[in-house]
Amino acid sequence: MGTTTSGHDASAEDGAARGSAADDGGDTRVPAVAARALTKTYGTGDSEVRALDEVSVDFAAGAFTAIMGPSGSGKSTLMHCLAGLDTPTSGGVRIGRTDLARLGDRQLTLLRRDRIGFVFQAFNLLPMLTAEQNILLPAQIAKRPLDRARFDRVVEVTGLGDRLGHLPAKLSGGQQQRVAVARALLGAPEVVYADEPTGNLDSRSGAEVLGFLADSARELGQTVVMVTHDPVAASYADRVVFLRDGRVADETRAPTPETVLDHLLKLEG
Ligand SMILES: Nc1ncnc2c1ncn2[C@@H]1O[C@H](COP(=O)(O)OP(=O)(O)OP(=O)(O)O)[C@@H](O)[C@H]1O
Repeated sequence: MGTTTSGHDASAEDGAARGSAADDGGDTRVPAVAARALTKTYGTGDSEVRALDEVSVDFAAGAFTAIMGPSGSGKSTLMHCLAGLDTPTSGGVRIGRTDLARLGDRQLTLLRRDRIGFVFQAFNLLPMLTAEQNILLPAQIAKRPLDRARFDRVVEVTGLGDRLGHLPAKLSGGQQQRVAVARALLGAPEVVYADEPTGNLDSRSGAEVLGFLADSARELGQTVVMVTHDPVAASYADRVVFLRDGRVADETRAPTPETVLDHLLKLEG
């Protein structure tokens, strides 16, 4: 064990947050992420909203999964709970073998920093830093030594080789989002959560970004969980999980835009 913590300036607390994942040793039988009877309610009494209602779902290591569902079905709440950004009312989430409910605030912060990558609709790049500096920034903040081979591979997969010296303002939207994805992939996180990653992109740039999210799962073994409203975006995933009224209502594998649309229509009809 301990392979994922090597070279990291780990405190005892940090070790507690990371250690159990290192025990997995690539064991694909342990899902990268698992939710069990996850329930989240807002408000009380008559005004109670059950955003998630006993959701149990696994996300296999190395798979690219899309989460879809009508507006208000609980997609964002699920992703926030899966990432330790929100606390469930009951039920639990594991990342690898780590039960998030057992972590304190600092351990959760370290878990999000060291074991999860995030990609949002907004690219969130620092405008005064080059593409390369933006990609490297989180690792520098975490004082992680640069894994040059990983950096080169991520740059290759994302096709950013000739753009590394450019400022974000000199990049297209698609290229900026590719920088954001490269930044999320660099630390080889156990899971990348992507929340509407193509929401700000034209369809060609969106296709580019989705293509390499899919490549990162297939070629780098990266676990990716993406929330999207777009059946075309979801068709890049290996599997689509559909939510309705805070519950897992359906799922499909090897999706095409047509099969995703069929499932959505059934869900709403
Ligand atoms: N902070 C909050 N306070 C009260 N209700 C909330 C809060 N956050 C979410 N909800 C409610 O929980 C339910 C699920 O919301 P959520 O944002 O997870 O859905 P969603 O599927 O992501 O929706 P959308 O596709 O519109 O982004 C909705 O009924 C929403 O109004």
